[in-house]
Amino acid sequence: MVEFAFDIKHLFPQSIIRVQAHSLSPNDAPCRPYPHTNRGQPTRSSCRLSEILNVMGKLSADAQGLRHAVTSAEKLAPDQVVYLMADKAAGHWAITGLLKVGTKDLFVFDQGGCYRRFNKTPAILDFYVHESRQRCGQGKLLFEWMLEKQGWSPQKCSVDRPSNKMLAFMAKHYDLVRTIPQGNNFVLYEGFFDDPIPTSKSASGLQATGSIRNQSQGHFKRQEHEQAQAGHGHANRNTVQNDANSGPFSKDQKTVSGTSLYRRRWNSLTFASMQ
Ligand SMILES: CC(=O)SCCNC(=O)CCNC(=O)[C@H](O)C(C)(C)COP(=O)(O)OP(=O)(O)OC[C@H]1O[C@@H](n2cnc3c(N)ncnc32)[C@H](O)[C@@H]1OP(=O)(O)O
Repeated sequence: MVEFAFDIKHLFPQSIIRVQAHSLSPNDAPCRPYPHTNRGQPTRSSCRLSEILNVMGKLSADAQGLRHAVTSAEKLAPDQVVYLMADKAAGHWAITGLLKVGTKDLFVFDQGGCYRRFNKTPAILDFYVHESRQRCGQGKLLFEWMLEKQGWSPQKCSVDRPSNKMLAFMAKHYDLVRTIPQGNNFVLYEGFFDDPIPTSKSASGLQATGSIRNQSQGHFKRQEHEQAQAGHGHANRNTVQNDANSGPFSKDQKTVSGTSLYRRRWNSLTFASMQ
């Protein structure tokens, strides 16, 4: 659990809170101690939330072997949400987990290999439960809370460069094992395309942008990228080298289509998300 020098209890009317950019103070401006003073300054609560986000973002990056944090107060976009989880299992309130989500406009391949554009695809961007609380159901609790608040279903979520622990998590809790190969860093699961009109609040705007056929490309691009990058000493979520990827996972992970034939044609194109 992650403890702070200040009391976090007042920030957590319940064990999981939803944080958006407007409730943060990403800059180092001094905080106003009381709500009624210095109206131009950020409130103490927003400063503290920002500090929590920065610390948890850093811990998450460390756990995944990333050089740069995916989550920080400064980087949080207006359309992104961070769910923070805390409890007082240790006798006082401490932060136990973080889950950052948002929507992405993605070019994706469906199961038939058609290349499509999906706007506002639900995206899991950063997920971390403190080491002292992992594998105790805390991650599931946080994820379920997020799904409910966002109005999302797990199979409609894209996952940004999942670690092996994340893949194992999705397999265990949601039976999501079979992935649809993509050329970007997002993993889509079988079921993503089942309903052509997404039922979630946020996943809307399917637009087929072409009928270019392609056989497949493994989502293990991340690992490929890791290997490619390893020699360059570059670390980001594509280059996880530590225990984030060293769990027992690997058992049944499958891709829906076959092996990769796409590179010849597609390596020269940009598959990354549009944002
Ligand atoms: C988009 C992204 O953010 S990808 C990055 C995901 N984050 C990380 O890899 C950071 C380090 N890992 C974590 O913080 C956590 O393990 C999380 C967030 C992935 C899951 O949180 P937890 O509280 O452990 O999840 P929860 O207890 O609900 O579920 C446990 C399941 O998750 C998976 N899992 C959790 N830890 C591990 C591990 N060390 N090795 C393999 N699988 C693991 C397993 O499926 C596990 O079930 P099992 O114990 O029966 O094997």
